[in-house]
Amino acid sequence: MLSNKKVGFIGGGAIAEALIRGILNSKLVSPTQIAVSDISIQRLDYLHNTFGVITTNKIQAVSEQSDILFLTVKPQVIDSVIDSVASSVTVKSVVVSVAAGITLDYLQEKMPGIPVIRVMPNTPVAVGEGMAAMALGSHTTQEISEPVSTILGSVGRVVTIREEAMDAVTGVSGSGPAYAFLLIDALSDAGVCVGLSRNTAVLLAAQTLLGAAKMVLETGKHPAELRDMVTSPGGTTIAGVHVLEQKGVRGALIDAVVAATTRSREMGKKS
Ligand SMILES: NC(=O)C1=CN([C@@H]2O[C@H](COP(=O)(O)OP(=O)(O)OC[C@H]3O[C@@H](n4cnc5c(N)ncnc54)[C@H](O)[C@@H]3O)[C@@H](O)[C@H]2O)C=CC1
Ligand SMILES: O=C(O)[C@@H]1CCC=N1
Repeated sequence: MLSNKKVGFIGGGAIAEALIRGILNSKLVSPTQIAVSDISIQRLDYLHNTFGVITTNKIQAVSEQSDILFLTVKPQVIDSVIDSVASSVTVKSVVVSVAAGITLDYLQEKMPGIPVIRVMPNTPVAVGEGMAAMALGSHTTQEISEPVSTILGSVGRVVTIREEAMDAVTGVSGSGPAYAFLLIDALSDAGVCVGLSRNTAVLLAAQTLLGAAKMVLETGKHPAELRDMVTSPGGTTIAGVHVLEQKGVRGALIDAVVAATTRSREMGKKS
């Protein structure tokens, strides 16, 4: 339990909600240690009623109280919140930006002397299976970053990377859950197409992706080796894999990640 830390969120949208849900489930902090600011009163009411967290529409009321302050607004609006944050956050706090494309240089220039961390999480933090990558700013020591690692580690896996890799991380694991949901949805449609009920098809598709992912992580084997273990000579799997390769699914996934990475770079151009 991070018993003596206050955790703030500027922006109470999708990723803030996922982080709050995951952190509270992990029991690392209690609801009254979390404060959220948003311009939407509906979002604030929803977050307060759902999680019991403290909510306010005043950014400074959150930033001046937080030991760990997550900036969870869109990159397009970060300019409009950062001046309020910079004038109220204390040097004893650490500011954690999850905004795609927004660089450490930009954050450090706007908040001189404040320790900052750039993080790319993903929505499965909500169920304790998130993937987050973090890059530390130049004023951020390991000691300062530790509570942030602890928070991210309580809701999934966390790696520290060099900042140059952050756009690529955004393309693979930040946006990645959307590709996985698309695959599950498509596999479910396929199941319905061959006669399964929708509920059964969704269960089969989701559990299959979960099991396959777990095998990769737990065996340490190359995914291609695990795929070979499913693929009996002259059997069903190679017939299916043949179609996926013919239709260019591998190339489409690579193109998707390259496009998302490029978009993340574009979004960071202003800094
Ligand atoms: N959704 C995701 O899976 C991930 C999102 N991110 C990053 O998280 C950030 C937020 O993304 P989402 O949660 O998806 O967006 P969202 O649109 O769901 O949430 C943004 C929230 O910020 C609020 N907001 C807008 N202007 C504000 C202001 N001036 N002061 C306070 N709050 C304000 C909005 O009302 C909204 O509730 C983005 O920078 C994105 O790059 C990073 C990783 C994953
Ligand atoms: O779509 C986006 O821009 C954000 C960043 C990674 C996931 N969602």
